[in-house]
Amino acid sequence: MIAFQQLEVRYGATVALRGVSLDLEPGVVGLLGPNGSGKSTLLKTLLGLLAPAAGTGSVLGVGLGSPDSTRLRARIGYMPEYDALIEDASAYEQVAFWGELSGLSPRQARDRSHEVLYFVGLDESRYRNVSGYSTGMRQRVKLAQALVHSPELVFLDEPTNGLDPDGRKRMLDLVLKVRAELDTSVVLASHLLQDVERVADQLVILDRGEVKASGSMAGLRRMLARRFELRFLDPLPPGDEAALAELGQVLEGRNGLYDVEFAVDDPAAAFRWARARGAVLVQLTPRHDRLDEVLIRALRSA
Ligand SMILES: Nc1ncnc2c1ncn2[C@@H]1O[C@H](COP(=O)(O)OP(=O)(O)OP(=O)(O)O)[C@@H](O)[C@H]1O
Repeated sequence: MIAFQQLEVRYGATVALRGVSLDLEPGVVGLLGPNGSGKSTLLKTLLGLLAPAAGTGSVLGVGLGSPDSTRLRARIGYMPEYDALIEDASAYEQVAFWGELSGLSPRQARDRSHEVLYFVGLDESRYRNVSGYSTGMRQRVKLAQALVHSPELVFLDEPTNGLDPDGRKRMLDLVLKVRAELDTSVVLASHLLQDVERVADQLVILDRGEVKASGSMAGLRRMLARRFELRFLDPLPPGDEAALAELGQVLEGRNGLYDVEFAVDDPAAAFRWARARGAVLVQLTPRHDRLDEVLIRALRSA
């Protein structure tokens, strides 16, 4: 769906993306990173709004920077981080207006405006001026704008910004609905792990303009499922401690207590390993590790 290699994007002397490469499948991609890590820059580059200083890539089969890339915008929806809503116009009017800007006929744009505002749950208030809308409603108008022209792919930049827990849940449910009911792929940029964790099936971690980790959420969860705490009856001699690496990566531990990410699928291998070395493994406990710990490790080791 999206692939690029060695993408570099600059704002004058500031390098915002430093040779990033990715290959993303259709689905919901979570683009996670702290403020300033380059998430918005990446989305704008993929939309063709920013020209990369170096690198190549394609979005929906269209090469970045190719003459077709302006036509590509008709196939992509974009929900920017900050809104540019017209205060004294209704949601219905501005979503229809956006539809026309995205290439729909006036008639189509009006029909689609009704449909997408219903989809985002704003059908009852669609004729009210947005000046009276709550932050959550404004975010949903932005989402409706991004969806009005039935794109194959939408980029959502921090869609839960400024929302309370209920509003966040509602927005994330909508993201899932976009994928499930509209069959539209989503790239969701966020600095909040909980948001990304709830909706994404692929994860990309950006930090200071570099990709620190990427992969499927299922793969990450498998990694989590392989983490165990091993308690031996006696402290292991240094040779055996080093040999624990045969089971997987020893994340921390000493004095007979170790935190290991198994390289093998079968945790019972730890008992066989201990028996072969004459050690007594008294406890093997799954570590219900949190995703954020794994991510922090990924960032540290990258
Ligand atoms: N228009 C600009 N001119 C100069 N530097 C910019 C501009 N936009 C972004 N930057 C810089 O590029 C880097 C990446 O910014 P970007 O906005 O892409 O990050 P982000 O991860 O989306 O963070 P945020 O969520 O805070 O927008 C930052 O160092 C930022 O200061």
